[in-house]
Amino acid sequence: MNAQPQASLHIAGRFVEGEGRALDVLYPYTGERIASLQEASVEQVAHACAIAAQAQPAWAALAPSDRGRVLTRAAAIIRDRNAELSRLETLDTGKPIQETLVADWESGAQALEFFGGLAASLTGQMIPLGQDWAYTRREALGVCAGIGAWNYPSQIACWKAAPALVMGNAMVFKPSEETPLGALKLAEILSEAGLPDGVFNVVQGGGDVGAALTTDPHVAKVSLTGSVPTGRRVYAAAAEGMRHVTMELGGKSPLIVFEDASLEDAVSAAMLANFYSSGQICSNGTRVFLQEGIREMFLDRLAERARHIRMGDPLDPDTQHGPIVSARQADKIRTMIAEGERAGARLLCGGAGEGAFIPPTVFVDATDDMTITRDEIFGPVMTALTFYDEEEVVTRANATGFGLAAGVFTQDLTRAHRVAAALEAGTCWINAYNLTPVQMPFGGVKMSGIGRENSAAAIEHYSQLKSVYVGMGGVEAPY
Ligand SMILES: NC(=O)c1ccc[n+]([C@@H]2O[C@H](COP(=O)([O-])OP(=O)(O)OC[C@H]3O[C@@H](n4cnc5c(N)ncnc54)[C@H](O)[C@@H]3O)[C@@H](O)[C@H]2O)c1
Repeated sequence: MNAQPQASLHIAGRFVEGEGRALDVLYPYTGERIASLQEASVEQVAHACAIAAQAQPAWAALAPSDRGRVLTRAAAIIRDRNAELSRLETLDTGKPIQETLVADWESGAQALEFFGGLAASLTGQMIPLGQDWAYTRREALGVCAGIGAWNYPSQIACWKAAPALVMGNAMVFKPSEETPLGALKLAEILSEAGLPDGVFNVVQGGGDVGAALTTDPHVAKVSLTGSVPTGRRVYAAAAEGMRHVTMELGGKSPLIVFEDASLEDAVSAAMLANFYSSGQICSNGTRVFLQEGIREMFLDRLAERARHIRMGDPLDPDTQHGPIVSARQADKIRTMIAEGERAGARLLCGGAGEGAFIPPTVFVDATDDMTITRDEIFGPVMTALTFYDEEEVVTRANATGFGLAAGVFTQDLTRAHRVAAALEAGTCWINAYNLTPVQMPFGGVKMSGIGRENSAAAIEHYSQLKSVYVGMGGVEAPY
């Protein structure tokens, strides 16, 4: 299988070859090499940032609706090519084609469409002050760096590019070194949609290339999607230059199922919240709290349904559960599963699996202080816990440093909203899980991040306000 791009980087509207280390792209299902890239050298990162800085002012000077039109055109191109793009996403990530066809590029297209549509309404404020008045201008930040994770590479690139570009910023994007292909397609598509050269650029490489990008003097803002440890490093490095940041980091989110919940829906949600994308989703509800009265019924149904999940070739449209993105990540997950067993938790289903595959796995009889309950695993591993009453479960759900997401299943209207209000999380779902429509802000609290992606809220993280005071009379002075 061959997924070789024209070249490894995309700078100033053109594909250019990297001058850094070699970067092999492997298909997670077979381990075969599907593309050979070259990372960007430090000089190429600096060059990409300088190009972006050159291109940005003219882009920012366009009428916002002209910028918006480029984004909506890009969304249409993505939808026209969804089949081809989704196949590439599957090769890059190993995720089943039945997922990538509906969830990845489509979500990216929705972001481009949403922010493109928002363009004409991005205004400042008029502030009456009697005779004088003031107004605010919402202005671009300049050059924004985007750094992505490997689980939703193309969606992440679009979620960052769309609000950045509509505000008149330029962007230099570095995808994860595990999944470098989708971002190059986005650069190509944006160019085709009419984006001026240099406004969106792609560099490749690992943490060192990301670090060079974060501290480049042209960069005014860094938006990272990644793990908490990386977030800490990037946030600290960005602080040196007083750069703006958005941090979309990891989680260990609670999903609470009360006795009165619709059992089948709650089981569906718990499965989606742990097994979709082989569990490689930041907001996954990996701590499933079951109220004592429905625990047994819930676990019986869960085990039964988990057994029928079809694992296999990601390009087979019937496959529901694909391989883990890399051997390194599969090893990490297996280490965590072994740790859970060693600590005395019991496997209801699943386990270590073989090769690139880790089956849907559920631990029961775990305690809140076990590593499998506390730490992010980032694989298809659920920990089912038992609770007795609302106050207890809210306390236990919040007893974590993470705060990305949370879910509650109940038919009791007041309890649903009371619990959602009490949970320490950036996103709470009531009788649903992991739905992230572009209209809704998305992001974490506590260690799970700062800033928000999606919705009009994201615009605030890609712009700054200038206040203009307008004196309409003479100047009064005491001297
Ligand atoms: N909150 C969200 O929206 C969200 C979404 C997806 C994934 N995630 C999180 O991402 C993690 C999995 O992704 P990952 O393994 O790719 O994360 P990671 O933290 O290892 O890497 C993320 C990105 O940061 C880069 N990077 C690493 N060190 C850097 C440095 N010092 N300076 C600049 N860049 C650096 C990497 O090359 C990569 O592109 C999980 O923790 C997951 O929860 C969060």
